[in-house]
Amino acid sequence: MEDSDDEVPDLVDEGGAPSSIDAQVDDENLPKVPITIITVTRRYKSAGYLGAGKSTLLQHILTAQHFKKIAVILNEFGDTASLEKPISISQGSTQVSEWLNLANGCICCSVKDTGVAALESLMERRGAFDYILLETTGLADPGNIAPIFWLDDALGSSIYLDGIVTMVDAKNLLRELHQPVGDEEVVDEHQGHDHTGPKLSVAHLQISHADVVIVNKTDLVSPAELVVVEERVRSINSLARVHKTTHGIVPSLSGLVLDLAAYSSVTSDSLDFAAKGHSHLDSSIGTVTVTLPPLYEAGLVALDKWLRAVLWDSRLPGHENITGWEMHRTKGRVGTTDGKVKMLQGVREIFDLIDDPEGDAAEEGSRIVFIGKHVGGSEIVESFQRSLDASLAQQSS
Ligand SMILES: Nc1nc2c(ncn2[C@@H]2O[C@H](COP(=O)(O)OP(=O)(O)OP(=O)(O)O)[C@@H](O)[C@H]2O)c(=O)[nH]1
Repeated sequence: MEDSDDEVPDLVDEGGAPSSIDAQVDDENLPKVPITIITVTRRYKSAGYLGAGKSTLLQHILTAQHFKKIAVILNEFGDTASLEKPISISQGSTQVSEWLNLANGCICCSVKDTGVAALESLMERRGAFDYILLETTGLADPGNIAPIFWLDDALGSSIYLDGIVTMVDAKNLLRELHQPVGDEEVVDEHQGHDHTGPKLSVAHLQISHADVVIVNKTDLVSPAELVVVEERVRSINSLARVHKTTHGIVPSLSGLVLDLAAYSSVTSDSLDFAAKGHSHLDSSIGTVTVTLPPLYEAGLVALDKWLRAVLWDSRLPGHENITGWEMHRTKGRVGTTDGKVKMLQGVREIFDLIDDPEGDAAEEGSRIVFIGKHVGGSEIVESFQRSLDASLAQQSS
């Protein structure tokens, strides 16, 4: 994006009189605020490509009349051109955050480092906004950010993760997925994970964790090229909703950027879609669906134990020779023999099995979708079945 005054959002209230966002809301019973994390795949470093269009999308959100009060946290000082220039301020050599009301009701914040500090300071102004958008840097691994909202008591009590949106560049995605090992933007180590086998690019990580993938710059590729890009995205993550845009213009923010409910519900439709859609175009990462019988109590215990082995220990019971497990996203609906349904939600090693009061096990099958590295379908099914059989045999002996 060219840096021009014309593109600066219409900022109001640049200090001086206290603004509405300064109002402290002293009400501990306020509902939790949803947050969407926006990531963008990074341009191929040596080719000097332009970005995928994150600033263009944010510009749209910050200036469109959508009648929502969104707090937008920008995470790259000075990197998203015109949006940040008016609000970046320094004290000595340190850049600090600044909050501004925008003309369309949004508020905007820019911070230098991690978004967590910004979120904490944002929540002091709770009540002035009803949604948070957190933009992450191009190198961010969303799998490190998402669990914070489950694990951090302070943030988790006031904010809930609504979903992760990844924007990709239709023109450059395939190259980004093939960045050679040794390129500085290839993730070859992140803590606590075994990285044997094919290395993942940052783009792989960002797509595999996404609940929505926005394929932007569709005007720069042919229809045939676009089909290939879309198939590739779906082969990495069959659960995500994929939407194609030009200049980041989404037809509606709701369902594509906001109100995703990706962590609070698991729909049968999304699991069915994932089960149909997985191809194996990508050798390093993919989606696998496991179907299960309705489970007795002992089966649920076995499922929990098995998930701990797979997600916590990166170990597939019964297939200990397979290493390099790295689960990124887990979702499922699990029926029980008494007719109830539990929803399974997981990101990396964190997972939760919660009741779905609306669910009816008699009307739907049980299935779990895994997205991750080294995910092999038959071994997973066999491993879980073996764990289930062992627990049932133990119970009846
Ligand atoms: N042809 C075309 N150009 C686009 C589209 N979306 C954005 N652009 C242009 O691509 C360039 C980069 O867009 P940005 O929105 O700045 O991308 P970004 O992801 O924020 O990039 P960084 O700021 O480097 O992180 C700008 O010149 C945009 O005008 C699109 O759909 N089609």
